[in-house]
Amino acid sequence: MMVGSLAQVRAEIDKIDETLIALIARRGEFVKQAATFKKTAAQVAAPERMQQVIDKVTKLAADKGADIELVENLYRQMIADFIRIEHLALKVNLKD
Ligand SMILES: C=C(O[C@@H]1C=C(C(=O)O)C=C[C@H]1O)C(=O)O
Repeated sequence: MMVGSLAQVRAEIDKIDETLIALIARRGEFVKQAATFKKTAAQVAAPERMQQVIDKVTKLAADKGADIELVENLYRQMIADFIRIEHLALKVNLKD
């Protein structure tokens, strides 16, 4: 989609941001539910699942023409924060 001005570009970016934030919130609700099925810090971090997600989203990025490095960095940061949020959701001190 081509737009005719910087203001229009920014209006489109603002719409996309609204969608992205809504999806991040929705993803977060499921991540918090994941925590209810876990008992240990190792289960919360689940590094093998994290790697599966990274592999999946970097492939999707390649297929869809998104910047692969951007997507990988974004997901690594997002998952690190979701792990923090899962620990908060559990509200208990977990052991390895
Ligand atoms: C949501 C989970 O917990 C953590 C968060 C993940 C995510 O945000 O995709 C993936 C693995 C775990 O690090 C899970 O185990 O599925």
